[in-house]
Amino acid sequence: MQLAHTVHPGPSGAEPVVLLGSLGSDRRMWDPQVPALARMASVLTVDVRGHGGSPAPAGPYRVAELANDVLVLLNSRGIDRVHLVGLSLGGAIAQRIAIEHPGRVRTLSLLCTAARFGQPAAWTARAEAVRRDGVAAIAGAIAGRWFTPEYAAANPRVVADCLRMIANTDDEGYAACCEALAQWDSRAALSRITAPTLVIAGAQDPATTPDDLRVIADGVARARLHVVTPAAHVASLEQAGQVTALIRDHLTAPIDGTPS
Ligand SMILES: O=C(O)CC1=CCC(=O)O1
Repeated sequence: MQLAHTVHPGPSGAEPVVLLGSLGSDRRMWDPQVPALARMASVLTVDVRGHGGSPAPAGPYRVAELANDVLVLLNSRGIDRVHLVGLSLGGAIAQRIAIEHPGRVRTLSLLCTAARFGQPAAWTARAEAVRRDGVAAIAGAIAGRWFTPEYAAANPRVVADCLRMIANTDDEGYAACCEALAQWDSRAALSRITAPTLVIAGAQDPATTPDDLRVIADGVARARLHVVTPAAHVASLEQAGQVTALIRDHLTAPIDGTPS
């Protein structure tokens, strides 16, 4: 499978930065981060299987397959080692790559994600609802978790763009990724991550809480947790400047596990 992606050229010599987004997003969700990161290295923004312009074969999917899709893309471009950044579902995919292929990850940045995304039954129920009614039917509820109420009230155009992005996600692709999240549990494997790891939580995130991110930071040897506020699930949009600076600094001088 060839994933849809965009290459944002940057200085040669540095390992590329790969950005993987959340359930219901496409690669445009990284627009606020790309200009600053592309000053340091080439940046690949990638549509996860079932999302954006990528193929959406019938599910269920597993995170292992989604991770393999990304490796196939990197191999096809002759890229060996990367700075890997993932938010939410993208963070699960990034964890999987870092666990199974540590040599391919120069640094890891895990945003608003989890080692386990709550109860599997909630995800299979969401998959069933989406196959029955379509993603558009739940887009409002999902976007309601992406931003704090104050940010949403002050930024109606950002919220409207995100609603459209979620609603345009392929129904089967979205449902099959919900099933991947239902199965995801990296808790016993976090100690296999060797990359210097930046962990970012949104203080007001109701989906992947600061406690969820603390589990990751505690389980990975060379990790440090930053809680940004105010921010809900998509902290990379709500606190774009702060999150971009944290990622940029991590690429320049990787965190090495000293608690903040
Ligand atoms: O859609 C949600 O409820 C939040 C979320 C969990 C995993 C993901 O990618 O988004």
